[in-house]
Amino acid sequence: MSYFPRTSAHLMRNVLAQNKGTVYLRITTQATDIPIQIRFSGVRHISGNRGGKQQQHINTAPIEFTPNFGYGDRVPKLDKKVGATALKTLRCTDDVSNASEAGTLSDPGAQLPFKVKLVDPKERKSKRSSSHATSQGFDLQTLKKKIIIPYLQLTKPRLTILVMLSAICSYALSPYPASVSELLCLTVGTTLCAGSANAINMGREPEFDRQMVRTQARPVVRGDVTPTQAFEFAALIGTLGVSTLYFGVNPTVAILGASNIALYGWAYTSMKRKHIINTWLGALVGTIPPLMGWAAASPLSHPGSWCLAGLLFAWQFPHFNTLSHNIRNEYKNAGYVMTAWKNPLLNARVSLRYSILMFPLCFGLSYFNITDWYYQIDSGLINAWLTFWAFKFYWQQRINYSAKTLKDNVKFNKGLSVANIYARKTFMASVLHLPAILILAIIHKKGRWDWIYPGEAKRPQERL
Ligand SMILES: CC(C)=CCC/C(C)=C/CC/C(C)=C/COP(=O)(O)OP(=O)(O)O
Repeated sequence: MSYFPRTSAHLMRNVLAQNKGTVYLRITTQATDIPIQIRFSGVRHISGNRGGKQQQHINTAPIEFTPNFGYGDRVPKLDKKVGATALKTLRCTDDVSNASEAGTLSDPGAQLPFKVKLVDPKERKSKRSSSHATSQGFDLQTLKKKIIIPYLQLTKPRLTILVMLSAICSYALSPYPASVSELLCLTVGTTLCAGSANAINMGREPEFDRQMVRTQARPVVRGDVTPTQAFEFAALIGTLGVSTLYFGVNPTVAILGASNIALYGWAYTSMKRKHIINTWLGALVGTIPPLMGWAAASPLSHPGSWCLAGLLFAWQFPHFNTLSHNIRNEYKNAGYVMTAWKNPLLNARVSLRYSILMFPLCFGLSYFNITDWYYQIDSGLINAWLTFWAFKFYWQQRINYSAKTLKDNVKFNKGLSVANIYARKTFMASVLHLPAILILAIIHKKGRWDWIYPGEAKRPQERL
């Protein structure tokens, strides 16, 4: 059974994404050069170090794998190759001649401690739909599985919530008086507009999303929702969102919401496959929600609104550039033109540049009387933390892409692994950075603590 630990180690090395007990591997057949995703439903849990030992809990239940390109008449011709590649991965060896010649994929013999079964996606789908047909009536479970969950997923809920929070924070920070009804309409309207923009994006990209592990479980890719249904849904919630903003907040916010749907759904989504400028366009999309929040109660001519919008703009570079660095090959294979693979050094440089830009932007918030001056201390620490990792990432890439390292393959690959780690660290720092910087701004909002020092409150504002 020597294959078992070796296979486990091999699995660990190849893990791309881990999701509730399912480990996804990505390998490429040399024969076809088509990426194959193998889904090991048998691996239940892989945990980190405990007591100095790597803990692994692996279930030896039958494992099935599904080729992710199994469409049309290519499947039968490629079955054997897919099987052979899977066996290579599972057995950590290139010697699969016996099994692949005999075509005995389901029985790799005593070589493996578990069974491997090739699943034909078409067969699986037809089995699933026939079992659905036999189940009686249209129950709540079906409604949830077929309609509520897919349509909710169309809106990219986590991103939508982040967008909505950026608008609310900006509303909370704006100096003019707020009202509960305005806040409620701003929240609902922005959420619906963001959901609509995301649904358009998903409706337009199933062929590309299908090719990336991160996006291949999306409802349009799975076929739960057709692109037309996605667009209809987007039109419905987009109209509702813009109307809520128009009648419940004000026309400026409604126009910003509608324009942002178009900017993200059409301009940015199209640009993703054309030019690296797409990241800058995407950053602009992220800048609009805080402007919407601000414009709900205060004039956009106030420089504080531009500092806040600038923060959201700048933040997206250390965030997206480092995220895309670690999946640059997936982006490349799927046809997305990303700086991460087009110009890796520029990618790291831009992450650093915009991390540094956070300092003057936060300074601007205090300078223009949105926050107190103490904000400079804690926001400075958080910005320094992000900049530190962005700098490490940039510096490593600078070494990697120097003429000297490029001549030495081993050194280059080693350096790249280190850069991958720094990219991940910068990404993690960015995930915590944004909420921290916004929450701190709210805590430090100018005048918030005046009730503690009543004398301070009476001082006239020097600026604005
Ligand atoms: C009010 C309103 C309309 C707000 C819209 C806000 C919004 C949708 C921001 C998204 C920003 C962005 C560039 C995300 C990445 O998209 P991606 O297409 O690269 O992500 P993916 O690869 O996950 O599809």
